Amino acid sequence: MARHWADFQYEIYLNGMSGTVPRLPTDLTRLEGLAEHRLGPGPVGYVAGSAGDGSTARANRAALERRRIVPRMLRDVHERDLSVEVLGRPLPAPLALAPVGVLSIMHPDAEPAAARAAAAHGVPYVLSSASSTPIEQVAEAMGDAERWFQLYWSKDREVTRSFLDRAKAAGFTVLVVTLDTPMLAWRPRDLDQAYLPFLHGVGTANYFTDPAFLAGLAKPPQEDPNAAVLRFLGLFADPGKTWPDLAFLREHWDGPIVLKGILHPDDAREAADAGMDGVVVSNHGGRQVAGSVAAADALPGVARAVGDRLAVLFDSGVRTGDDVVKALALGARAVLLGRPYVYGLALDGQRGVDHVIRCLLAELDLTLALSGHATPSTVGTADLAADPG
Ligand SMILES: Cc1cc2nc3c(=O)[nH]c(=O)nc-3n(C[C@H](O)[C@H](O)[C@H](O)COP(=O)(O)O)c2cc1C
Ligand SMILES: CCCCC(=O)C(=O)O
Repeated sequence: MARHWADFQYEIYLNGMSGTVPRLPTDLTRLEGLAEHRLGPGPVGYVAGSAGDGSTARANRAALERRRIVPRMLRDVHERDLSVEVLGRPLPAPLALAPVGVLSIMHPDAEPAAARAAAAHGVPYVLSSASSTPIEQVAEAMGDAERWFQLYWSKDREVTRSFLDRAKAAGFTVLVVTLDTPMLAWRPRDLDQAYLPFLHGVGTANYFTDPAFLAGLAKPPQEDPNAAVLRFLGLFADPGKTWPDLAFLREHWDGPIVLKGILHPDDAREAADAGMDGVVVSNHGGRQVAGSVAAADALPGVARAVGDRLAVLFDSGVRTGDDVVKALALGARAVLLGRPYVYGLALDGQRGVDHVIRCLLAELDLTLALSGHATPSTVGTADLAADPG
């Protein structure tokens, strides 16, 4: 019998008979509560928190929960294959790990641990520019796995160029450009605790080791950390960028470019017209625009507008296997998983991320099969009950 992701289920039961139960819950929505107890209020507030009163983050979950799958019976789902092609690359499942910066506030093994866990399953890991480990070191941890790099598009052209060169040299092939964070939003949970990781020297490793960044400092970061952090905060992103600026990135990156943070169909069309290869429909997990449309509600419009021209990816609110099925039905080719793997890392390092990936893919495999699908490619709008609105 072919191995399926769902087999993890029996592994858990069989291990249980010899006295070994999973170290973490298999319902991934429970991880946040556990991480809350494990971590200090600053770090967990930073990860769990969002913009404004949190309504966008809640809306992301509500938009997925509101949609319901209508399972079909007597379809042959004995042999299943979760693999999909995204940006010309074969992926073992419609899943990648979302770029999340500053992971050392969660666990000392930080980004390399998450990257290794993803690489072990062939799941792409999207490395954040705001990582707490330099690009080159994370690349080393990834073996020959597929490498995607997320760019915060700096105000300083030389820093941007240097990041692109470093990522290319380290073997990254897909560039994910995050557009929804030209500045940090109003995040009350962090403001009330006056907690920002960058002020604690976290999330700046790529900048503090970058020749173009260092060239703009009077003294090295070790000698004057405050000046270095201020330079980082002043240039990590650029609220002045507009669509024509994308030509610079197209010129300096050979592989696929994906724009992250697209919610409007017209922006998706602009992306296609600008020669981009994909979009991530995302509201940054509700961390940027308080009151923004839920990402899942924006997904069908974007998919209709550009689904035949661009790879449409999705994040913001994915917690379970059925969320992935719903995202596929709403027009996504694959999803990015955010907070759950970060909590897995916080609770058990690389093993925790491995657990999260295995649980999510097992649940996805089972939900697809029990809904009548042997592959993600047969999922469509007809699999969802009419949206009650
Ligand atoms: C702590 C934290 C840090 C993040 N850092 C980045 C980042 O550096 N770059 C980026 O593009 N997105 C970043 N994101 C957003 C994620 O890539 C993703 O869009 C979001 O987590 C999806 O929402 P969800 O986790 O609620 O599913 C971050 C999210 C969190 C929670
Ligand atoms: C400079 C911002 C990087 C982290 C980030 O994207 C987030 O906190 O959401």
